Amino acid sequence: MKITKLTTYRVPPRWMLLKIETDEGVVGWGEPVIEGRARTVETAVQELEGYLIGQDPARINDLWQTMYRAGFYRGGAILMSAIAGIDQALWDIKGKVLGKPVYELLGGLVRDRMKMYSWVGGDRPADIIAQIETLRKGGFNCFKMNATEELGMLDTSAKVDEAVQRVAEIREAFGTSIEFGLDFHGRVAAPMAKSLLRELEPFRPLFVEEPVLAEQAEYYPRLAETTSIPLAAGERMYSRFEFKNVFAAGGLSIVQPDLSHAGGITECVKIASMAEAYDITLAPHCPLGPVALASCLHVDFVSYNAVLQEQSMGIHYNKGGELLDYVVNKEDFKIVDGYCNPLTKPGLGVIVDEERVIAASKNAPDWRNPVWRHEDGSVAEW
Ligand SMILES: O=C(O)C(=O)C[C@@H](O)[C@H](O)CO
Ligand SMILES: [Mg+2]
Repeated sequence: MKITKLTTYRVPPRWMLLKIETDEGVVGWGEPVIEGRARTVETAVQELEGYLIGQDPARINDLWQTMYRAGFYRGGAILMSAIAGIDQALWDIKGKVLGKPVYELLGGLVRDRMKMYSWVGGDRPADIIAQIETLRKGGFNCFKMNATEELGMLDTSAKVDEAVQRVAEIREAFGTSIEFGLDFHGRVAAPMAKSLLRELEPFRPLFVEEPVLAEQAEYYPRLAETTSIPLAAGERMYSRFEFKNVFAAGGLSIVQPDLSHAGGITECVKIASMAEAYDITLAPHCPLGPVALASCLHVDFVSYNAVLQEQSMGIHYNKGGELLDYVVNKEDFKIVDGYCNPLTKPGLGVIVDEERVIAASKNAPDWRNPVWRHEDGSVAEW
């Protein structure tokens, strides 16, 4: 079998789907994208084609290593997202050829169902209580929200109190009948992280995500010494070679690689396994589309340390397109009592509605996150 064609489709709300065709008619789908840089990743996929056309799609490991190493420069958000989507599609092809779901090719199920969580509160966390009430009725009992709005590198006690008050209201309303993670989203700089964590401690959030920006990872062990709140990070780290330094330094309790940013299934299974050796749990980042989510679930179902899975149904980014809009087998993604079952169809287990993808790609928006500014006019971390 040989790879014959790669076709990318940028589609609403902010995703990109990749179709890889072969000379025997078997097709694989991937989701290479960096939110807000879809065209850049699209070009990166096109630049990687030379390593793929005419090659045997079954040789995933060799194709992955070639894409990673052969161009001399390596790593980073763009290249690793391009490799990620290609890798996902190659696993999809392999599973379809062998008639097995990807998790079977990776050693089989380590659990029967996977715990999912839902976002609430949007970019500027507000009316959280009502949203949690609604989602609880849908079976969710685990949530994530942004902890703050814009926050200066050194900000006021009032801003800290605002963040804490929101969390206090959640615990007041729901007690420990629900769990919730707080995403600092890189908005909190090192000078503020310690005091914010201290004030949040009594409310025992399930985790705090990106307590500081990934480029400040040396603070993770220092912050972990000051709090019992599990610290989580990973969505802005792109390969084993970045994660290894963070694992060795300590401080992280939860690692959140993104299956569409960190080299795909081939790389994230290795990251998950490395994390397990450090007693670090896995909770893949996934605010994206169905192929990304399916890829996450296959890694979750073979990773003992997988504890939580993000999914984008109803997320505040999904304007103009929803998680399952391009999926034919929507029922396979049903969440029951807050859990997802394994995707048992061959490959990734996503039957893509190609007609709808092609139609939607005709007027795909160039999604960009908003540019926030502090009161003094300086740019704020969004
Ligand atoms: O889902 C998360 O945890 C996020 O922090 C969302 C962020 O990654 C946006 O997708 C960036 O555009
Ligand atoms: Mg996040």
